[in-house]
Amino acid sequence: MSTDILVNNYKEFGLTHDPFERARRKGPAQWILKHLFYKSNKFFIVTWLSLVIISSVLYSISMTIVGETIQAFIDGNDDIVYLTLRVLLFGASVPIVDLCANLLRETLAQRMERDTRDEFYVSLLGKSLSFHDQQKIGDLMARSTWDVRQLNFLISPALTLILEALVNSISPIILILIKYPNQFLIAPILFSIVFAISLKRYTKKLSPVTTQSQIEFGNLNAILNESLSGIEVIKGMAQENKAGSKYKKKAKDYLNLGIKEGEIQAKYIPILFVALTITFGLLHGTLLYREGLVSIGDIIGYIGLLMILRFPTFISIWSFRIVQRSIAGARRLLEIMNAHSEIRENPEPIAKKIKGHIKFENVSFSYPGTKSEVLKNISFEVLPGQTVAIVGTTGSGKTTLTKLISRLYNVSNGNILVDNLNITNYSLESLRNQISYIEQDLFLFSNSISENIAFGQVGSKEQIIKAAKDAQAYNFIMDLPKQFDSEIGERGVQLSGGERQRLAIARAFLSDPKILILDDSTSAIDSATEELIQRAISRVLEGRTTFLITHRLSQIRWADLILVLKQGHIIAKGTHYDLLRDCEEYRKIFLTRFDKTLEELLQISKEGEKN
Ligand SMILES: Nc1ncnc2c1ncn2[C@@H]1O[C@H](COP(=O)(O)OP(=O)(O)OP(=O)(O)O)[C@@H](O)[C@H]1O
Repeated sequence: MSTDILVNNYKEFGLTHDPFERARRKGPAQWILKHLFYKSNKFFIVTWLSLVIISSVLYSISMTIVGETIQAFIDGNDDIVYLTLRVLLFGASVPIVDLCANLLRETLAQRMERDTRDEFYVSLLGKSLSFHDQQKIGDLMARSTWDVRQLNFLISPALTLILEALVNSISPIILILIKYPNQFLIAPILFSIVFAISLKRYTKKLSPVTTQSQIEFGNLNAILNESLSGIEVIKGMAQENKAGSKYKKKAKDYLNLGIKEGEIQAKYIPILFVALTITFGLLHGTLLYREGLVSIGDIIGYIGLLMILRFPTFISIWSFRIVQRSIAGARRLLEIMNAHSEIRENPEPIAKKIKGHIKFENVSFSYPGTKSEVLKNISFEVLPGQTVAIVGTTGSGKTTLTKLISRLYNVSNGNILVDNLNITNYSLESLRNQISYIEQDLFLFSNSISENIAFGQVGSKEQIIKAAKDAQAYNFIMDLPKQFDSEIGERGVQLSGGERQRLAIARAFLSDPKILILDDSTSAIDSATEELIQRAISRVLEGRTTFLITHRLSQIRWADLILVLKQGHIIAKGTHYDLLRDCEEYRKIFLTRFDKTLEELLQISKEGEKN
């Protein structure tokens, strides 16, 4: 993983390397332990565990002291003040120690949740696009919320309870061993054996159900996310009932797994067995008393100690269920974090300013997980500052071709060179920072207009305003209620396609890339807006190597090179004039699109060349 882009992301979080890489590969338990003992967490966990042990021991001792005190009263000891103070001292020390332990536990639990969530998020940012193509967003959200939360619950309360339970089970047995006749050990030892066997069976049965339950929760979230993202389509096609029943079905699957967990819990025997142990202990104590081997105080102290077993027994149902959930959660997080990332940083990455010379050498490409080639043997060359237009039928591979330039996907075969250097030699950051995409369906973040224009760049207010003006976006921005500070909502829903596109152009002006990719193929806008956009586009292209995916005659006729794609092949390349004259497929595109004859189109393009 050291060569992964994840390393760069780690730097954002102030870390120079990924400290959990090895632990992640080893499995959930090792990964959790690594987090628990990472840096200052070590102090929290060691102090907390010590306090839990101290508290439990103090509690057990206070039980025997109660027994001794009652016996002392029976024996006629009238030093009430001393006896009461002794009970009080032990009784009061327990909550004080608990208070400190709880504070440490909560801090540790919150840190665990924060650190694992950060790690998961960083890992997601580092994954390749092909990885994200295959994920369901709702499921990833469930993992980063619900599954991460389970790791908090693992510490608070699960580990606390387990530890307390462990100490609470061991310390009474030790005290019985020290203070009372050995016969008293029969009941707790029998109980411990049954308890250990039942617990093992319980966790074994629970584990697959808990894991499945978390998977179903992820699926449920995926459906919810998909429905909300596609709410316009669902409503537009009156599919609310169908979407509702799909969700209900998944919700029922999730519910059934919850019930199944409950069933397994209900069959947990130790709860019954602890009651039997206490009854047996009482009977046993009475018999020993009759034989004069123990006193009444001994029996009270002994029963008090046996009663302590009730807590660990009862609580083990919940605590081990939480442990199972945490491990299932950790496994689900690791499944994503350990997944192979297609795009890996070069071990010796080059970061340099590029001029914009691009060469494709026999490039073929299939999307990961698919067999058919989307691009086949693509070769062409563009000089710095030139414009390449890509035309072709829908699905012919135009967008895919442009995505390969910034290594959003790796080529399957062949090479892409930028300034005569294979793009795999560049650092991803350096390469991608010098390439800008302008698309009408630009994803806008739920921030202000300024922040969306400056996205990832450091730009002063003046520079942002200038970029907006150059992109012909200034006027519509000034018409918004808070102008540049207007929040544009998730996915920029309050803006039209044309407005979003101009924001993308403004972003490109600000980032000043050497390579520009303009996906204009979906544009369907009125002529006034079109003119504004054209003006902006022609300015933003200046001095940059540009790829245009467009069928706009006004843009195409200026292109230095046009690639005609068909089913992943370049079937022709050349200038607009050459292609109109020589390429049947190309001619068809324009003759059907514009109400003009071939002669008229040739005339227009000749004029374009003259200008
Ligand atoms: N993420 C993906 N995973 C798998 N296949 C994909 C993916 N994206 C696109 N494709 C497939 O690759 C082919 C080329 O798609 P691409 O979007 O590059 O075509 P295009 O020429 O830009 O189409 P359009 O003009 O409709 O935008 C299509 O068959 C498409 O289904």
